[in-house]
Amino acid sequence: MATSTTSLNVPSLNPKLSSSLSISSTPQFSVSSLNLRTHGRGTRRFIVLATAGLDAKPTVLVAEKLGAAGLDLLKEFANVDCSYNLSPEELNTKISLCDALIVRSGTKVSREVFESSGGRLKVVGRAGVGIDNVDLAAATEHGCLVVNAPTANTVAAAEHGIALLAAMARNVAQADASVKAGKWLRNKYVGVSLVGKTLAVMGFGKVGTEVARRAKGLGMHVIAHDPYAPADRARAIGVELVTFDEAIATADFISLHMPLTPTTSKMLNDETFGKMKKGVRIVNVARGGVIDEEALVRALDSGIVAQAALDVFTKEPPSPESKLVQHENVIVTPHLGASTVEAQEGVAIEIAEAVVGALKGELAATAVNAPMVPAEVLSELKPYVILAEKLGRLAVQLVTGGSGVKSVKVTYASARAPDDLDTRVLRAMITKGIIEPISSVFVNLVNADFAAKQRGVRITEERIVLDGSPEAPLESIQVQIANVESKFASAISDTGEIRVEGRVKDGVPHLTRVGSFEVDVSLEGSIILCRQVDQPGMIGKVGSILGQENVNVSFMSVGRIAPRKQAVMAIGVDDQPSKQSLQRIGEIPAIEEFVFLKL
Ligand SMILES: NC(=O)C1=CN([C@@H]2O[C@H](COP(=O)(O)OP(=O)(O)OC[C@H]3O[C@@H](n4cnc5c(N)ncnc54)[C@H](O)[C@@H]3O)[C@@H](O)[C@H]2O)C=CC1
Ligand SMILES: O=C(O)C(=O)COP(=O)(O)O
Repeated sequence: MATSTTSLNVPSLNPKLSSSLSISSTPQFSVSSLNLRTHGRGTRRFIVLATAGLDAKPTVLVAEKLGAAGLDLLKEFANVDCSYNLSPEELNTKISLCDALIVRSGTKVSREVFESSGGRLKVVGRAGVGIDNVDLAAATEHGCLVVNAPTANTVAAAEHGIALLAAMARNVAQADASVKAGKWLRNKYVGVSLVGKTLAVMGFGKVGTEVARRAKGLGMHVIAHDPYAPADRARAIGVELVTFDEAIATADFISLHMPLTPTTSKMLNDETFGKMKKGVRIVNVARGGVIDEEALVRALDSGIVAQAALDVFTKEPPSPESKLVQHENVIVTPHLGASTVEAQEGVAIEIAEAVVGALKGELAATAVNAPMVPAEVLSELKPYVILAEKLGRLAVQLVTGGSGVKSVKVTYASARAPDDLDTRVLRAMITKGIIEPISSVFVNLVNADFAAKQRGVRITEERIVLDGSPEAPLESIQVQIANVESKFASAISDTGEIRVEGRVKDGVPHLTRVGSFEVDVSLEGSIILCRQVDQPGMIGKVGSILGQENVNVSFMSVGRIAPRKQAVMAIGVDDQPSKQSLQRIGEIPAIEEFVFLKL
């Protein structure tokens, strides 16, 4: 697999950006680099989660059997603890010592797992597709990334679906058992043909599409139902997309390939079985929970469903006494869809790469609970990401008391077309900048929206489309906080909100507006804002107080309404001035108000 690595210039990447993008930090990780990695695969969508230069190896808990090639990859980078068949209690105990957890479908990664991890767990890798066994909401709330391996077992699952379809139609399993029991029942096991029959593929995603292709090769008429699939993709392989009711009412065979979600749970139930053609045959290699299993037993008993072939069950393993499993018209396999040698090696490599990448701070191509941004877009947005976080940090420090922030408006001015600028990372970083100074919560790309919602902070975004060359992604970012008082009254704009605005100049983020005052100070170190009556000598007075204390001034700028009228002076300082120096600045007669802001 072709892999190229672009390391961004590390020193130019502000360490604060690094730490700001990291998943919850532990003493084991020091922040040193941000890598943008480009996989050679088709999709190139990524997110940045962590930046870590490792002082010590992270620990990865592999809780279910994983292919050897994946384990080898993990071992190159991490301490690998392969502990299979852990009880929920054992998992909860172990997890506090782990930075990553890899599971298949047999481990429930519940809220308790995230709570028990004490913030150390950074990544959960699902070595397969379905993530219904992972509590995604809890993962997100804990800032834990969830990645899966969405492609490597597609063909295996589709092949198993076709195997079950053919085996069911020809009674292979029942006939095999009877021959082994010494019988020779040629008349009992007469099957049905597939050719010319209608197959409804429910869920026309990766597996569903491959099943459809193969079924067409068997001479079946294939229709599909999927509310989100594009009709042209179906048409391209000769499949017609139809409504749910039409699919189930016309099919001779139904094959299920949708994920288990609250919407798909028990999609096949007494009511929907009632709409099916009498004698329909059902294959399920998706998830047991998409069928109401008791209703299926009733439908089998009444003859609405002639046969069913099931690889998956609501509870796995199902009870040996299960009426469904024991039904003579049902054949079953123990969740074998992904279990081919080839698929398991592929899945193991896919998930090991994703987990190691996420732990290294690379970009996760298969993130399930975070926005994914193409690597090249992220590289371009890098200085704006720093700007966004700092503007958020500045704006919230201007609020009296620092809290009570409920309504934040972000305005992006850009010559790019709205759909040519992905602002999700910027919004997440503004959220981080706003929330972290006023809470103990660690905010990252995974939990930013959740953290804002939890605190009742509503963030709205607006785009201003500028004329001109769209070479730079953004001209400016403005952050406004409404309905609050400011400890620096000049930060309140003419429309009543706290307003700060910034731009990137020569790759460096600058603060360019405070309230109605234009300033220009690079966003490094800390900032002192003073409102004064514009007059000669002010810069010197403040500069000399800071100089006496050896506080280095990196930048100074004065924004004024008119000469000799009110002005705002922005002073960038490398070091934090003492309380006494700040007090002396405040005592300069011409200074009406001032505020010290940490970036
Ligand atoms: N038995 C096994 O070992 C395996 C089982 N699976 C299961 O198969 C499922 C599908 O896998 P992929 O095709 O790789 O996923 P996918 O994400 O590519 O496809 C799922 C499709 O289901 C569609 N869908 C969502 N809601 C739907 C609804 N209400 N009605 C109809 N369609 C709906 C989606 O639009 C999507 O196109 C997985 O979620 C997993 O649960 C996957 C691999 C192996
Ligand atoms: O990938 C999936 O969704 C599967 O169901 C495969 O499950 P498994 O990894 O074999 O436990």
